[in-house]
Amino acid sequence: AAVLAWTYLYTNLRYRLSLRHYTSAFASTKPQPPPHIPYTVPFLGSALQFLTRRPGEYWPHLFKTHPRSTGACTILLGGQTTHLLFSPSAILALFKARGPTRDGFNQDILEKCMGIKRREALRYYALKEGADDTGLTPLQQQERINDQYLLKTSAVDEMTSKFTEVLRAELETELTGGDDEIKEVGLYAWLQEHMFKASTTAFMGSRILEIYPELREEFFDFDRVMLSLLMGIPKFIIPDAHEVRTKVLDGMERFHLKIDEERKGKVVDPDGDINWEPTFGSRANRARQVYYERRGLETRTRAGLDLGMLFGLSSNAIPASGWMLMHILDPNGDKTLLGRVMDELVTARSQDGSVDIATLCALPLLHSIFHETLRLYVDVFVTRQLKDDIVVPLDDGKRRLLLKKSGVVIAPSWLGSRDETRWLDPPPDVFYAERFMRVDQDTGRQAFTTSGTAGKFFPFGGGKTICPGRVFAKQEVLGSVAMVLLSFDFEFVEFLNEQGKSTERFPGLREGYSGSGVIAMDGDMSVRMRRRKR
Ligand code: HEM
Repeated sequence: AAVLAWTYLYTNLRYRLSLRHYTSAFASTKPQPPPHIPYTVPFLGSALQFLTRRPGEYWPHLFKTHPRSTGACTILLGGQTTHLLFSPSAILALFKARGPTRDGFNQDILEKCMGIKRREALRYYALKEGADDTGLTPLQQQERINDQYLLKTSAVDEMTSKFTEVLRAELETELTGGDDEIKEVGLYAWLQEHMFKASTTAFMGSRILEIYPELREEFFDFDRVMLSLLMGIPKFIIPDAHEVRTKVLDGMERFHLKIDEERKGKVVDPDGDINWEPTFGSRANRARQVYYERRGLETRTRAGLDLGMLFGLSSNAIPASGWMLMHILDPNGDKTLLGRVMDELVTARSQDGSVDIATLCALPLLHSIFHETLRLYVDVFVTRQLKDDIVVPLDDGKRRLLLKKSGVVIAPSWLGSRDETRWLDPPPDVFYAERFMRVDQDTGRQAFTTSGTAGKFFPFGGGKTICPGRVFAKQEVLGSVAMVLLSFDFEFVEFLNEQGKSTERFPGLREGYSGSGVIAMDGDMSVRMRRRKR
């Protein structure tokens, strides 16, 4: 009790003094460290309050005692000094700084979430190794994979084209009995099944689902527990989470062993003429497999790394498409929205019934809805490790923050995306399809814009480690929403809660730790669907 009382008194006093100093006139001449939030339990610090199971719940709790106008604070999280930034100027400066990295966080994800041994994770990243016979260091090889195969326009176009081809074939298997056939489905559950097949096949090839047909179900079980694993909660407290991970890793490993038996490690050249092939799919995935081989990684490690990639691929774009479709079809939302979206979508339909992705990507209302979906439902902690001290500006243009080396910095997307001073009329917790549209002064027409959102809206992170899948993600989401709406008519039946029972309300945010990306929904929308007449 004495230790707790002393810790409480000491950290409170420290906070009061630092806050006074931080907000004084003196602070405008010398960079100041952020005020350190008081706590009672040594080492644990603010961990219990911070790790809430409801997205966004920590912030009102924090701002009850700590003024938001400070733009930042420091908390202790299980022994780790962690700076939380909520000043847009400071966040932008963090993204621009060359020093801060994701290295420690990436290493944690591989070990704690994907169950990869430390030795193997270090061998994968090999951050300190020099160039090998490719002339590049391992780090440069990883960067090249992202630049060449995930971000280059030609590579993204190839992946999107395979994705839409598979999704189209999937959608064609539905309602084949003629115009009058009707089917009742949970919209999100239905979409998830088809999108998962299309995105996994486009990126990873078709063999993985043949060898491991339970992948979708077992992956989404893993997706639910991923953050509890990242928090490092011991196995005896969350045995189910560990079991779920073992199951999915066993399946992914089975795939690798089978392929190895068939092909003896041969991977179709990612730089050759072949865009996509069944065993490893896209150029991006083939380049990853070549890298695994060069690094001499164990099969179990390869399974874990593929699971990590599958997480990037499926855990955000699929729920984002679900939220988008549900808002467009929401019977309690704007009654004109579906009609206006359809007016845009038909302009992107080609003669053969496919959709033209370039046209889709230029549709202002569709784009605005996509961004509004990301604003409302992405909840990420963009995390960086400080190897040196850095100084970043605060919004008043006078004061500066000093962030000391060896700390971790988190820029939480939630605060900027739901800032009541930025997102007005309607307020930030309301879905507003036209939120990212303005009248273009030259043409007088509605145009899509993100102006004025820098440092407040960063669903894909920022700086040199910004999400490398963002271009593909956008095409995948817009393509899916368009293909689904152009193929079927939907009639609302009822909302469903997490147990699949009828409920009055539009699905909300599913309970779970904050910070991992697009928040899953805690229900679904039951719809009657029929094939759409052209
Ligand atoms: C709506 C969809 C998506 C969202 C909101 C999203 C968001 C993010 C965010 C916030 C990060 C961390 C960036 C940072 O630290 O600055 C990230 C990293 C990453 N994302 Fe995405 N992502 C999406 C889709 C995708 C897709 C489709 C792929 C794969 C094709 C992908 C692959 C990755 C990878 C590999 C990383 C790790 C990069 C690294 O370690 O440097 N993401 N994503």
